[in-house]
Amino acid sequence: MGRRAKNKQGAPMPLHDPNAETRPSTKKLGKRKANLDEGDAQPVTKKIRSGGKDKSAGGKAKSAPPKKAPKKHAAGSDDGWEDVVDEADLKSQTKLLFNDSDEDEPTGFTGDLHDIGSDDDDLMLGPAEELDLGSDDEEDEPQLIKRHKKSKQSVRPTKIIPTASDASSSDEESDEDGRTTMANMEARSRALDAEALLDADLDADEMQLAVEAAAAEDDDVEMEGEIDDDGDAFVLPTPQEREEEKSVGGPNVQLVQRRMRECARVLGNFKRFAAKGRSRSEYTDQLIADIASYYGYNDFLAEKLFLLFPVAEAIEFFEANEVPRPVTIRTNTLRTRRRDLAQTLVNRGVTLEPIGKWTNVGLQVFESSVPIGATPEYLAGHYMLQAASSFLPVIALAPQPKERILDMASAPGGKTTHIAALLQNTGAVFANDSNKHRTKSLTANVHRLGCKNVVVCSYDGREFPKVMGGFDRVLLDAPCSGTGVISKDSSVKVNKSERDFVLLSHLQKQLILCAIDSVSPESKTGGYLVYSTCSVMVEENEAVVDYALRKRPNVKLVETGLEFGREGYTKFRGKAFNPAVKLTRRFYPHVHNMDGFFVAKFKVEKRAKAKKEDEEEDVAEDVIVQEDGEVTMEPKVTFDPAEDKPYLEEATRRRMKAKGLRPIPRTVNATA
Ligand SMILES: C[S@@+](CC[C@H](N)C(=O)[O-])C[C@H]1O[C@@H](n2cnc3c(N)ncnc32)[C@H](O)[C@@H]1O
Repeated sequence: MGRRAKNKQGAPMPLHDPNAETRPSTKKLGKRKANLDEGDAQPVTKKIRSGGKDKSAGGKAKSAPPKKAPKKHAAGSDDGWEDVVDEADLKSQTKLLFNDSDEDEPTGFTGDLHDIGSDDDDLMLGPAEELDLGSDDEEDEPQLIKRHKKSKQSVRPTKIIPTASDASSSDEESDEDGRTTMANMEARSRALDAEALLDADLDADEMQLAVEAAAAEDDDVEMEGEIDDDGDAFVLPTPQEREEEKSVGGPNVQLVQRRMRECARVLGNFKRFAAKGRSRSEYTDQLIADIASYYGYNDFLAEKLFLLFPVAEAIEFFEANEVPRPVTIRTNTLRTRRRDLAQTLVNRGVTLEPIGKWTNVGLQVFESSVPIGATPEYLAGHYMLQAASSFLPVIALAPQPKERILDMASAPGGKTTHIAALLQNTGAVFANDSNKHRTKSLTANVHRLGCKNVVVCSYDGREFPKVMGGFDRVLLDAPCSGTGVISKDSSVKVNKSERDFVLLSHLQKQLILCAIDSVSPESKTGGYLVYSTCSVMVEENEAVVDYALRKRPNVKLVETGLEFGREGYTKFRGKAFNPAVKLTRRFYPHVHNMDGFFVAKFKVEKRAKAKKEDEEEDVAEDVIVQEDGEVTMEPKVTFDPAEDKPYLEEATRRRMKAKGLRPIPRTVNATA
């Protein structure tokens, strides 16, 4: 499969840039030179790149910050940090940590930061029942073992953009030569951010700009498009030429890049730029084919993903999948506080900062001179290596102390342990996963993080609520295609077919009904279900939610409570969903610098109440649960006693007459 020639994504955006959702890129494109730093022309199907730009891959790598004690920070600052502990406290805490940790633990994670985030689960193979649908973005077993799978993303750019939501002043200059402390860390991160942005003259931007410039119909826009080195204008190949091209092993990289830019430009303003006699679909087909070969997708998935977005944005999405997401950790509040954890890790040579204002437990790791998956704090369960997107469903679930919670598909337990922490080890979390093997890492994480309120079990989620029901809240972090986490698992690019999506959607629909039925509508504090996936596909997200709304009239969608994220689709390629689906939230790598993710939150109400509401709204249908558990809508059978009274009287009279009795006199207006 084709690989990109170099790491060309623009500067990674902040983890959630609140403005990003509403802004498509606003930059303008000039004509772009063919990319010449990729060596000689070569077929796209060859591996080309490994290192990325010098600067990003290594040129700017800073040495680990000196391990001096950091300055004490102002108490209660509102910069995203809590108070910083005294050095003395820190020492005693570190000592404690060593005491806590099991000295017999196998030593050392030997990989780099990026290795930690990789996920070696098999996703979609075979029918739904047989699948190991372990797509997730959390750590499995404690991260002591170097992961084997190395994709091209294994070269982590040193610059991971800090959170714009936390950025405040631009006048704090970073002091490259001095030590990194809690006080200057943010300023340094911002400086890196600014540098990264300056460096961002990359392909995705350029293609984006091509489209925008075209759409703007600006007079300055070059009408004729790109002229190649031989002075030839771009000509869209005919289907026959494409076939010929394929037969000789595909086009060279420069040609593909140029064609992608040109097709994007034309599709940005078709009327103006299309060649006479060529259709929009010809340009679209060519662009999709080139995306597939350039980024290494199968044609089916390339098209499916392409169709999710406007042209320029689609390219940004594909580009974002080529770059790893920031390494993030979640503080385990059962064991420590974020400021204490941060302080300790800083002293070990880790550069980090709070992820953003939307979470008070997350930290983004920029650099580390120690393996972040094998620090004493890690082993002592002070944090979980967890993708930022994985915080979202638990924030939406908002578990309350003392509640009973079901995590229906929970291994390896990133979200389970987060829920347990929010419950402050009260109540109970039933952490289920159908894959027994995966429950081992779940159990290991539960122990490491000191969760005492978790019960691990292994059922097919579809057996709930028969196994157990009446939960205050249920999380269904469903098995999915993993199309939101391609940067972590590039095998998704080639191993998904139409059948996979049909089966997955089917399984997700079955699971969501069982999840709904496991929620107690009578819960005093809850009565909620959160459905999430790390997929960007509509059939795994909005279509599943829409199905649940149709099949269970006693549920309604409510706000997720998440501060950002794009609204779910209410219409998609000819399909219309319940308008309330707008309340669901989508997250994207190219917009939020997070894994692609989807979150929906439902309130479950009593069935009787739901029926009553239906009647009030004059809904002429009833919910019928069939023997096989299928729920259908059927016309209501109504009975009006006043209307039937004369008929009943007449029947009584006839019966009395037949028995030789004197019938009761007819009442006025009685029907004869
Ligand atoms: C996205 S992962 C869950 C990640 C987990 N929530 C976390 O945060 O660590 C999906 C999980 O669903 C499990 N699974 C697949 N089919 C299932 C089923 N029918 N019932 C229950 N779990 C299932 C897989 O084994 C996998 O662990």
